[in-house]
Amino acid sequence: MAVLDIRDVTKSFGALNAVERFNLTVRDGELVCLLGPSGSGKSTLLRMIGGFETPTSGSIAIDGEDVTRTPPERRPTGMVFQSHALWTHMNVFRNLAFGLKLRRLPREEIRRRVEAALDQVGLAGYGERMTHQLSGGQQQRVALARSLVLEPKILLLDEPFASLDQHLRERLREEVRELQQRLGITTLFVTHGQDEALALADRIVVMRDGRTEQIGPPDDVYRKPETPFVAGFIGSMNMIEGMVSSGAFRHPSIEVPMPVGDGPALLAVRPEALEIVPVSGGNIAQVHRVTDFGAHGIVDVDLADGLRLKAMVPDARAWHAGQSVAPIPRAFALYRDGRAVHRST
Ligand SMILES: Nc1ncnc2c1ncn2[C@@H]1O[C@H](COP(=O)(O)OP(=O)(O)OP(=O)(O)O)[C@@H](O)[C@H]1O
Repeated sequence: MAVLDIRDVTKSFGALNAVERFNLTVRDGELVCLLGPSGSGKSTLLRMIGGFETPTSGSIAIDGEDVTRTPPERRPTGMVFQSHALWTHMNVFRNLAFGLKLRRLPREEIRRRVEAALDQVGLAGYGERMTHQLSGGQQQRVALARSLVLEPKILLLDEPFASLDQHLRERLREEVRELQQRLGITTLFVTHGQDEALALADRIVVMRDGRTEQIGPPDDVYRKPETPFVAGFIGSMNMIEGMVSSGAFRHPSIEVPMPVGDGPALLAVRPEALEIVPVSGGNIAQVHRVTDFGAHGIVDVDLADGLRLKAMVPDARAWHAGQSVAPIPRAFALYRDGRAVHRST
């Protein structure tokens, strides 16, 4: 059953629709990432789910109950913001106990729940610390524990690790995933990092200009992007403009058999699916640069019309700048009028 049901939600700020006719249902225990560039409406959507913004139109239901106009403190949601906003004049224990005191829980139960929440985020024994005595990562763990202690039905995380360095961010991301699965808590996670979304999510919602571009499991979004926007936004992608005619996609340097009707089209090929072969002479394409990553290499290839492509190669040492090559797409998708019309198998 759907824990969260968002129907046809629009949020306007003056003439701007920050979120437009948005629909999403989330299953119990699912982790959904909202992924999109800056300004695509991710935070606005999350804030509406948490009750910090009210939709201009549409409805939001949690566990079958309409909460569209319910204030945040009366929703079964817990939100962790990018800047954690811990109370600096309180120690860690009091930061966590605050919300429970408002609910007038007995003192012993508060102690038990706070200690359990600190344990969950790996901070057992830190209750007496003041928040300024904690590292950035520990502060974000406290912010997470402060939400978890209220036992929300849905956890809402708005780029919670954006201010941390990459190493710590990856560690906390793994911890959140592990904790989320152990507790079975339904979670929405806002990020503009595609790696983060691919690593964390059961499903990814790719957003653009307040609208959904694609919803699906990470594997689908990566391997079967439905629009050129998703193809270009997730992972590295070569985009080649050309024409389909007489059963082939044609570009001055590339030709691929294509079972679609004639007309302009966009060919999308991942670097790992673009093979290059050395050719003697001719002016098909030339190696511009070779980057050796050890386990693999990336070869930048300039086509005759100036377009630069990236090809992944098993051994960078086999290639050098200035070499003449022919690029051969081994797996690809073809887009026309903004939609995928053919995909290689
Ligand atoms: N309170 C507000 N008043 C006016 N415009 C707003 C308000 N909040 C957000 N917007 C606008 O709505 C659009 C969506 O903003 P939102 O913060 O939801 O995007 P986002 O995808 O979360 O971006 P980011 O990744 O930068 O946080 C932006 O154009 C933003 O300027």
